[in-house]
Amino acid sequence: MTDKLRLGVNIDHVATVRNARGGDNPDPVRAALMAQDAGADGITAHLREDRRHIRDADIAGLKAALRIPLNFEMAATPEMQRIALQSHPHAVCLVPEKREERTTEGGLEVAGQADVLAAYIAPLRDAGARVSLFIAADRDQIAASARIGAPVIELHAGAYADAWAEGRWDDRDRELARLTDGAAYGHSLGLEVHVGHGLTYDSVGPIAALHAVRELNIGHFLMGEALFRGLPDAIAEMRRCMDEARA
Ligand SMILES: CC(=O)[C@@H](O)[C@H](O)COP(=O)(O)O
Ligand SMILES: NCC(=O)COP(=O)(O)O
Repeated sequence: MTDKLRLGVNIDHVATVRNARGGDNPDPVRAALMAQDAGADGITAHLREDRRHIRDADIAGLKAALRIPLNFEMAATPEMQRIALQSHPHAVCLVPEKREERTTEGGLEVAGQADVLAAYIAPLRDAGARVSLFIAADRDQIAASARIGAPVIELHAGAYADAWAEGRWDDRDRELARLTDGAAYGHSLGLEVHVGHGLTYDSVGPIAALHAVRELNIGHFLMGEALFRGLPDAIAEMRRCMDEARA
């Protein structure tokens, strides 16, 4: 296994700011190109069914402009499958969505709908997309992901990140243990393991140190930091935190 830990930069919240006023500014594609120049290994964008941030035209624009991989996050709906098949992203990450949630609250239920998801991902795989499932660090969900033939899982780091942010150290340690076990278990089943959601300069280190993990996807925190230090510097500092923990 190569030990390179990739950084995927999620640009959803550039679109959140744009949509607050309508119009075209700030442009998520411009942010993605800047992230690419700053050393991002991939760009992640979540086309929510309600289009609250990323829009269809952003996906097309990202696909046309980027030379690094595009990770297209989406709900497992017929509409999104059609868009993914039209836009040919490098990767498709299936995410559970609820209209009323502020952000993704939990992991995709894979074990309970394995046959449905196996049929859903088949055309995406046939079209050459690397299919990833955004799941909780739960052995049943991980095993089911491997069984249905998804090559990649992304473990939801939200509970870990929240516990860190709120200073709930016992919860943080328990969540880190779950992510550690989930990453090792996924890797042992031959899955490529990614982790994402809510990670910051403080919380990224223990996750970056997990050698079973190949990619981190980080967005909201980086876009906030970019307001203060600029996007290239915000990304460079995240890269530095990751490399320091990985060494
Ligand atoms: C799947 C995931 O955790 C995020 O990448 C996702 O994009 C979160 O959704 P919002 O960006 O809408 O918070
Ligand atoms: N899949 C997680 C992701 O892309 C970024 O999540 P966040 O850092 O915006 O919470």
